[in-house]
Amino acid sequence: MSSRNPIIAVTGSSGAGTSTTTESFEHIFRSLGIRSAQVEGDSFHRYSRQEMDVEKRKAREEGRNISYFGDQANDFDALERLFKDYSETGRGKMRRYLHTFDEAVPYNQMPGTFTPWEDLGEGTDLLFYEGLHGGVVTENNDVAQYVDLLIGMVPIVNLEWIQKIIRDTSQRGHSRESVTASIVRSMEDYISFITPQFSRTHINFQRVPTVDTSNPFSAKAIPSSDESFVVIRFREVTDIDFPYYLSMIDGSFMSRVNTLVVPGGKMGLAMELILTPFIRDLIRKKEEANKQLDWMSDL
Ligand SMILES: Nc1ncnc2c1ncn2[C@@H]1O[C@H](COP(=O)(O)OP(=O)(O)OP(=O)(O)O)[C@@H](O)[C@H]1O
Ligand SMILES: O=C(CO)[C@H](O)[C@H](O)COP(=O)(O)O
Repeated sequence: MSSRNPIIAVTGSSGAGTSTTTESFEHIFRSLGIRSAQVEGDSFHRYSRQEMDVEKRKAREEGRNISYFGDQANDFDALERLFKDYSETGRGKMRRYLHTFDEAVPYNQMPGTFTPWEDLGEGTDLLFYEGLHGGVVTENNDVAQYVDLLIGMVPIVNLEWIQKIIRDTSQRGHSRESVTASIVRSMEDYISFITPQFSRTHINFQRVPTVDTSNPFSAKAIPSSDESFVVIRFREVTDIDFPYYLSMIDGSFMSRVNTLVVPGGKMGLAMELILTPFIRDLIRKKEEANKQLDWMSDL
């Protein structure tokens, strides 16, 4: 954690909706006049799509699994280094993993490849990460220690799989069978690396459908916002003004003392109402830390 160079991370599994919710953050940043350095978690994959296919084959032959959720296929050292560097200096290195032709063409590259590493951070107020591993802790790495505001984006698992299957087949050119196989292959890493993060988060947003999702592998469409509720759980956060949220968000209610439930269509509004004060506070602390530093260097 760093007062001078704060880091916000939205962490969630593949298809959870971390990219989709980035819009709400961009809106908050715009309204508070914040310049953010944005980083996608998939940039920290170790392998290009072609290389990963080779790794998957090798793993199968050796009777083990490899998945995008685990440490074999992701460079947690590089992710931890970025968070450490940014928190200490306000700078770091990033690249992008290009999923689709639309993303790859501007770089004159193929889908499933990485852009070159580039510098990031110059002139920014904070680092914003969205992806798989913003709160990861392993024997060798502790990424979570550098994050000032850690948010979990966690649809219930059937919905998460529907979102992944429909997105990967409609936008990323994968077959339903190959996406299903990747869900099966990822299960151990999902439990070891992905879910433990949601006990480290400050706030989790969990989308829960109100339509039947009992066979996610045959679903034809993603349940819409209006066909869902969002369960919002606050951990170790004091001074939460629940009465204010309940009065501002039509149809919301409390299900536990630390848990607010809002209609799915109100998720964007809820995120802005809840997160704006936290983000404003991070920026206030940053300004105070900078003032203190200026004052000390004047001595
Ligand atoms: N609140 C929501 N309501 C309806 N659809 C949603 C919602 N959130 C996400 N989706 C849909 O789910 C799919 C996956 O979302 P998104 O691409 O944001 O996931 P992601 O977490 O960024 O995945 P990855 O890390 O694999 O890129 C998309 O098709 C998106 O439109
Ligand atoms: O979203 C993912 C992980 O978060 C993808 O599964 C991963 O990035 C690989 O992508 P692709 O299958 O398009 O090469």
